[in-house]
Amino acid sequence: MLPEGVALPAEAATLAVTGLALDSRKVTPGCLFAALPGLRTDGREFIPDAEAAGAVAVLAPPGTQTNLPLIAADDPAAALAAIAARFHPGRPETIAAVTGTNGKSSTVEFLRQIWARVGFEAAALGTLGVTRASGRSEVGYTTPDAIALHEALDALAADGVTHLAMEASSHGLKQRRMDGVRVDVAAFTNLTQDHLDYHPDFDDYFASKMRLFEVLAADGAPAVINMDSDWGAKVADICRRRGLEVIEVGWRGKDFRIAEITPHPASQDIRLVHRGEERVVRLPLIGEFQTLNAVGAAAMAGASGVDAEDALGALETLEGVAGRLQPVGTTPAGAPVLLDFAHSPDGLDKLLRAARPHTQGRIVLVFGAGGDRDPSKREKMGAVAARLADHVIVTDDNPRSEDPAAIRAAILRGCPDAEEIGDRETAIRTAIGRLEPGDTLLVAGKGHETGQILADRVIPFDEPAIVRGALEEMEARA
Ligand SMILES: CC(=O)N[C@H]1[C@@H](OP(=O)(O)OP(=O)(O)OC[C@H]2O[C@@H](n3ccc(=O)[nH]c3=O)[C@H](O)[C@@H]2O)O[C@H](CO)[C@@H](O)[C@@H]1O[C@H](C)C(=O)N[C@@H](C)C(=O)N[C@H](CCC(=O)O)C(=O)O
Ligand SMILES: Nc1ncnc2c1ncn2[C@@H]1O[C@H](COP(=O)(O)OP(=O)(O)OP(=O)(O)O)[C@@H](O)[C@H]1O
Ligand SMILES: N[C@H](CCC[C@H](N)C(=O)O)C(=O)O
Ligand SMILES: [Mg+2]
Repeated sequence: MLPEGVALPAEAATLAVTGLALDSRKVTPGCLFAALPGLRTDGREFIPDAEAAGAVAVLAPPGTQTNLPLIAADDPAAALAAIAARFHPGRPETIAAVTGTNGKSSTVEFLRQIWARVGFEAAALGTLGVTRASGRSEVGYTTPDAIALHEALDALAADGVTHLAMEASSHGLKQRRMDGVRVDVAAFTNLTQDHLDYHPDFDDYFASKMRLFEVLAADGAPAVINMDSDWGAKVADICRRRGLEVIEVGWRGKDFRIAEITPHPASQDIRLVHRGEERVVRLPLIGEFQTLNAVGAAAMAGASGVDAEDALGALETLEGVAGRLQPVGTTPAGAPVLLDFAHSPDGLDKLLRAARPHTQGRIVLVFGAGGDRDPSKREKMGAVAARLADHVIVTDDNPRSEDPAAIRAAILRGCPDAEEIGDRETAIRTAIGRLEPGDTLLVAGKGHETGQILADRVIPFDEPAIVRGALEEMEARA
């Protein structure tokens, strides 16, 4: 069904649309061109280009001037999502979606692994691309645009995938990229500062995230809520008002309650209470935040029809997610180096707290902050680093169009005692060289990323290889 506020042109019944495009540069003959008002420009300016490239119709707000048949929509982005869902109708039977500032990629990947373990054809879609048991392919965004998303859903269904776990980013939710997707299981991880470059204020950020529960979740769908988040109770209220089935997880979650966590060098024992029964699960990963994500994923699997005991049992075989507390190696003296994707104040806070129980000596932290991203998070990230790490090196992380030194200066306002080494490889090598027995080195911000974005160039940057290289050189010298 098309959303309300869409007027079809008289020619609608005879229009032969052979493709969809929301960028005029991607129009091919026979396409419907969606001309969306954007942040920087207005897609309607490109209607003549789309026409010249062979577009046969335009989707745009009412009153748009064009020679082509006009599908006039009050909310053209939502209409595009509905059209894309019709044009590429296939989709995995069960789609679970996770929103929250941090933990989405981890949770969807854990859910994929749990589903695969119980024998489902499962996939995850998000920041890491499309992940299946057979491997990974890029999609470019955490939540792809509606056209790319429905193409991907259709292809996955055609390939036999029945269960998909996907990330719902706030950009994606606000821009209606997922409005053509019926969500069978929804989940909320947490809400802390990020993306205030895009969202005008925190309320807008929160409201965008809530669209997953208020608009996209199927009627009566289960909603797994991390009650340890300051926003958990409010999100649970919103879900209940919408008639969703709330499933509470976390230390404060009554359905999957974490009662105790005992950290070991490379694992954690989680004492869990589910339906009044207590059990201990050994998670082969470190870090409290990984426990929360894993328990959330198990609750989502339970909500999708997997026996909850089987889902919890599957946690014992989980493999870590690329670039999330990923161990890369140790110095000859045994100090470990881990890569992580923390790129917000709360992400860094959770990362540093995760490493502490596993560190006898000092925690050394190398990190930066992205250019063209929420500038107000930089100093706060610096302050978290100063508070919770023992030695900090501030470096570059995708400066994009900004002056890298200015980004570092903003971070350094929060951690004035930190060292500053702009070149990321030099920073990592310097930090490794400084490690003493008992120390842990955390390199944060890039996680799974494979490039350093400087202005509009992407310079290949293989962080695991750089770390391994530096460790091998140390080994050779030892
Ligand atoms: C901030 C943001 O989300 N921007 C998205 C937005 O861009 P915009 O509004 O600036 O678009 P615009 O440049 O003003 O152009 C308006 C319209 O004209 C069209 N156009 C433009 C030029 C042209 O020659 N022809 C043409 O048709 C564009 O395709 C667009 O539809 O709409 C575009 C498509 O319509 C998106 O590609 C673009 O994503 C940009 C590139 C981006 O970097 N997005 C990131 C921040 C993002 O979405 N990240 C999230 C979250 C990540 C996280 O949680 O950490 C994600 O889901 O990945
Ligand atoms: N539950 C959590 N609570 C707080 N921080 C977390 C949590 N899970 C992960 N993190 C931190 O956030 C980082 C990113 O995790 P992950 O990639 O799973 O989040 P994401 O929500 O997908 O991020 P993005 O918005 O960039 O897609 C991790 O490397 C870790 O430092
Ligand atoms: N997907 C997120 C995380 C990027 C992490 C960091 N490497 C950066 O470039 O800021 C973003 O685009 O904001
Ligand atoms: Mg992600």
